[in-house]
Amino acid sequence: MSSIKVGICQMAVQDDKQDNLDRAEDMLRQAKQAGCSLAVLPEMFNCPYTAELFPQYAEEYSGETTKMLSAAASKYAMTVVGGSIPERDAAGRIYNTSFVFNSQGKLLARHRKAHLFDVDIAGGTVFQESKTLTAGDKTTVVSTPDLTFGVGVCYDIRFSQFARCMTLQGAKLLIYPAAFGWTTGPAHWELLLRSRAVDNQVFLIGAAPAKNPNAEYKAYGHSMLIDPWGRILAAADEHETVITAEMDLSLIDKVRAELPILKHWREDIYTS
Ligand SMILES: O=C(O)CCC(=O)C(=O)O
Repeated sequence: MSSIKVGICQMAVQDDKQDNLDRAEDMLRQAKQAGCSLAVLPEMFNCPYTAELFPQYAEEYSGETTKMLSAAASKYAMTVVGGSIPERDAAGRIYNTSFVFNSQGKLLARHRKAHLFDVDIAGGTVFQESKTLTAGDKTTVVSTPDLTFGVGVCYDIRFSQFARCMTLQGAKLLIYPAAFGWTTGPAHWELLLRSRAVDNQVFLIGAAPAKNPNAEYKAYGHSMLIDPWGRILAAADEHETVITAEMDLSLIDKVRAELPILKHWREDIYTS
């Protein structure tokens, strides 16, 4: 199939976990109703984006959040990229993990955020994910019968080699559940999304939470779907919404034939 309709669920994350799960389920339903065969939730959609709170909301697989995601994927017969949640492993370590389910509700993959967001921006965001989280150590590329796609989480998008690596593994769409804030969001969000799409000549989704004025960490929103030419096919503002658009996958080959940057890649000279 060369055309696929995707939905991005830009939900306003609250403190109440059950409320977040209900809201996510409802937004997946809306994506299905709009005709989508793939839907994406934002980073940390079941808990506030606060490092100290991740342990309190963390779940081992399979837990209440992943059960909801699996049930929704099979009920709506849709691939579901379950944003991310705090995942606890058997040793008690916590990861920022995106769980991906196929349209039968089967777990296809989990991506553990590989680059932790530890930053201290003067007059702006100060965040230390490593206070409570452990980093994942691989890229994640997933195949369904219709599509091969890669998954990164938020800060992972700043690392161009990471996106290139997923592209070289065959990803035609890169999906980043994310939660940029109002320091780097206005400056870098759209720039990074469009750059990664243009560098790799792929479709790209950035799925963000809506801005919740009551939250301590205020998300920037502005979820987007970008095409391989860098055009914005769908975009949200900061409010809660489900945005959808059709991806014509044949565009990837067209752009790569016209502007063959992947063929012109000179790995032989990129050594330091
Ligand atoms: O890279 C950024 O500016 C934001 C990253 C972020 O918010 C995150 O990784 O959760």
